[in-house]
Amino acid sequence: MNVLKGKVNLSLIQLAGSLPDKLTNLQNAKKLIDKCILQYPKTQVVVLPECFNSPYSVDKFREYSEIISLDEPKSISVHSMSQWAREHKILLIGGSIPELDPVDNKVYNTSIIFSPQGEILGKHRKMHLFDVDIPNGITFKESITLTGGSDITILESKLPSTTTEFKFGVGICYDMRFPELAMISARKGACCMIYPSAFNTVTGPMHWHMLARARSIDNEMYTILCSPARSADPSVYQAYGHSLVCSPKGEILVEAGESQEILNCELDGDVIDTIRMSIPINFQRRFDVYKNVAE
Ligand SMILES: O=C(O)CCC(=O)C(=O)O
Repeated sequence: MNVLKGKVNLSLIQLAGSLPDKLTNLQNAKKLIDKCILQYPKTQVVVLPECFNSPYSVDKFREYSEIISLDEPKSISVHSMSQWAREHKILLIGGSIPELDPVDNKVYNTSIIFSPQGEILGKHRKMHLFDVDIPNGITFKESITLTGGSDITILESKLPSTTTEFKFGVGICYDMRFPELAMISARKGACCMIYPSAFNTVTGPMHWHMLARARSIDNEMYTILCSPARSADPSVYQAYGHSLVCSPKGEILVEAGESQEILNCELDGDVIDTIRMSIPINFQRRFDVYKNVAE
């Protein structure tokens, strides 16, 4: 089964940690996207990090939230991303922003995906909220102000200026710890999982690379993690950085350091085919034995 017929040229933008001024965050993102396209003009897909328009702080999410609609003039991040995608004719995985749902009045941590025409192709609401308490490490409770989404997000789009179909799954940060999302996406034909993320300096060194490699090896697919850069201000959330792309064999193909940085990488359908033919775990699964893992 060939899930990707051809190649995808993808760039990740490890943006500087978000500042309190939303407009400054948006201007920085735009500046880096422009730079990315100058540096890597073959880029077809651009990925941004989690919560790139707002400080990563539970007491700020509602204040920075936007209604996800191009009909809502106040949603400046949504309009900006749509314009960036259109201007550069890229498929834009818009990191994530806090989303206000005007119907239930709840706030979600949501990634919006834009077509090269600037239309909203789909969105993923972070399903698994980052609620942890690690002694002498980090305590964080997103669920104080956020609500988890309930949909698995698998999208498909033609790559800009080609006839190549690109099918991909989207999760956000803590979602990557739950292997089911990647497995379901792979079984439905996605060639990669894309996780806009913002790990921290405690769990980043512990698990970031291993989780990327595990999701890739489990499913013989690409795994893409895009983080904000580490902040120079020690009083704010310290993102881990180290954005990366992991191959279907579990090799880290490109990796950022801790500063603001642009990465570029090619995803190749033949690499997926080759590993899946040589180690055919997909066909060797024993769903006759473990039909329902939730039992
Ligand atoms: O899973 C982790 O260790 C970090 C997750 C996280 O930072 C997040 O979901 O925002």
